[in-house]
Amino acid sequence: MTKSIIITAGGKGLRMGSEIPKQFLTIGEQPILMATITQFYRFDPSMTIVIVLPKTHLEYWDSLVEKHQFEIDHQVVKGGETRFHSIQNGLEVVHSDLVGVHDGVRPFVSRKVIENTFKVAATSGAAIPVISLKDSIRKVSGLNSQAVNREDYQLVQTPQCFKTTIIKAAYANGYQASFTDDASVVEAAGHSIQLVEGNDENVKITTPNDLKMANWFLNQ
Ligand SMILES: Nc1ccn([C@@H]2O[C@H](COP(=O)(O)OP(=O)(O)OP(=O)(O)O)[C@@H](O)[C@H]2O)c(=O)n1
Ligand SMILES: C[C@](O)(CO)[C@H](O)COP(=O)(O)O
Repeated sequence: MTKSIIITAGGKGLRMGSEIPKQFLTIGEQPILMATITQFYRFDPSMTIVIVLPKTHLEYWDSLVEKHQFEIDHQVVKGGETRFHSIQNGLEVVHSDLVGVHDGVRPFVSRKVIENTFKVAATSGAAIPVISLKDSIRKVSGLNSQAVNREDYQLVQTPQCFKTTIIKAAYANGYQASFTDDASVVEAAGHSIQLVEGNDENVKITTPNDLKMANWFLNQ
């Protein structure tokens, strides 16, 4: 089955608070987004790679590609108002049997997680990586809180992988503010989601502290 990956990097990175959106900040020697693209290319060089960028930073990306002599082939699509709208734009150029959606700021996804998530999606239609919680959690209501069973919950990562017909039909149903990821869009369209084991290192670089940890991790 043919595969594509949409690497979504159309956000502003407000929680990072940096001058340029976080996907363009450097870890190790290259921008985070290039490190992420490289993980998918290494997994399967024949996979179609689509990246979604902020409309305001298309030329900036071109300059980074030139500066870093980045040679991995990829198609660029303009981002939208929310993550949902960015992915909707990305899906328009996808024609493969399977498609994954991955956050551009998750450069530490493992090869095994990419492989397993696509494999399960090929049979079930929809698969996402998750990890168990290691901390205790509490449900908060107003000033009160109550301990809840952490075994009832899992943390959700990307790549979230689907048969292309399924995710395209789900995104065509339109935006709901409750959508936080692609699985919630596909689930709202009536499909069940299969869970596969994620990898602990596959963090979404969101805050300055995440960036420090990512650089520390790279130096190990
Ligand atoms: N309109 C948007 C918003 C987000 N994203 C992407 O979705 C991923 C996960 O989103 P998040 O970490 O929340 O990124 P930002 O929206 O950029 O961050 P913030 O919420 O702090 O502004 C990121 O790779 C981000 O670039 C996107 O493609 N288009
Ligand atoms: C898709 C995601 O990374 C799964 O954990 C997450 O839902 C993105 O959330 P954000 O608020 O757009 O960062």
